[in-house]
Amino acid sequence: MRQTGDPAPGTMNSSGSGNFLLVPIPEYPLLDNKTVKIVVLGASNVGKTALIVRFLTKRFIGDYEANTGALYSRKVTLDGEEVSLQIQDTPCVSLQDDPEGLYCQEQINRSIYWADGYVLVFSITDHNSYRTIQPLYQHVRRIHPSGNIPVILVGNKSDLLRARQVPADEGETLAASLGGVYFEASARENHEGVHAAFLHLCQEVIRALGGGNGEKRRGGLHLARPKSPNMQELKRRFRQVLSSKVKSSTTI
Ligand SMILES: Nc1nc2c(ncn2[C@@H]2O[C@H](COP(=O)(O)OP(=O)(O)OP(=O)(O)O)[C@@H](O)[C@H]2O)c(=O)[nH]1
Repeated sequence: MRQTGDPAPGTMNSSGSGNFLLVPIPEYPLLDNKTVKIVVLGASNVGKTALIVRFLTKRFIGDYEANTGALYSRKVTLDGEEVSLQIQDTPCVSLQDDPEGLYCQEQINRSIYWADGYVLVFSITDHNSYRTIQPLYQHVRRIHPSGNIPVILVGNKSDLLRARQVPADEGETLAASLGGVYFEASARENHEGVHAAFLHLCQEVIRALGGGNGEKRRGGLHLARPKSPNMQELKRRFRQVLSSKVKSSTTI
């Protein structure tokens, strides 16, 4: 979702510093460096947009427009390497009475298919939002039946302790059962917790991608990249040759 006062897609947010621009980008970029694609999922009003905005801008802005599913992008440095990070915000999901148990817009399904890593969010003040997580994860699994799914579980609104409906140990147990880590965070009060959560997921995604060159580890809906010589590998070899030349010239 776009924040109130943000520029229209295609323009830059002039209020951010150079490092924290929110830049709407086309969905199918051709980037040379690694790309990490993350989707943020959860029930209504749990703070999905607030978490993304907090992570990207370090700011909390109280009110957000109705969710339009914005895609955000920025460069981050992970373990000394520059990575293009794309974060997809999504409309809310909701529990249904039918056997599938979950209502998910088609747009969300496409985002799930597209993504490499998943932030599942509930609010610690809303037990119903917690109840959507398990069916939501099953839904992700149905879309990606095989393979490792990098996932974190975020219990947001940890500043509202007095309104807590979900104990921390329930969050931890659920996260463990999904094969992920639980983070309790407050988009409203704290940047560090939010940052730690996203960073952890990025690292999990990089690991799952196997340190590759950013190509998807599984077939993607739209993101199949043309088979070309592996430029990363060529560059790596080129650098190796150069550095061995430098070494040998300095040792002479
Ligand atoms: N107290 C508190 N309020 C928060 C926090 N994060 C978000 N909110 C508030 O919760 C409300 C919903 O936040 P959003 O970021 O719009 O939530 P969302 O999950 O994107 O909502 P949907 O558009 O319904 O999908 C807003 O009023 C936020 O100000 C938090 O950590 N603490």
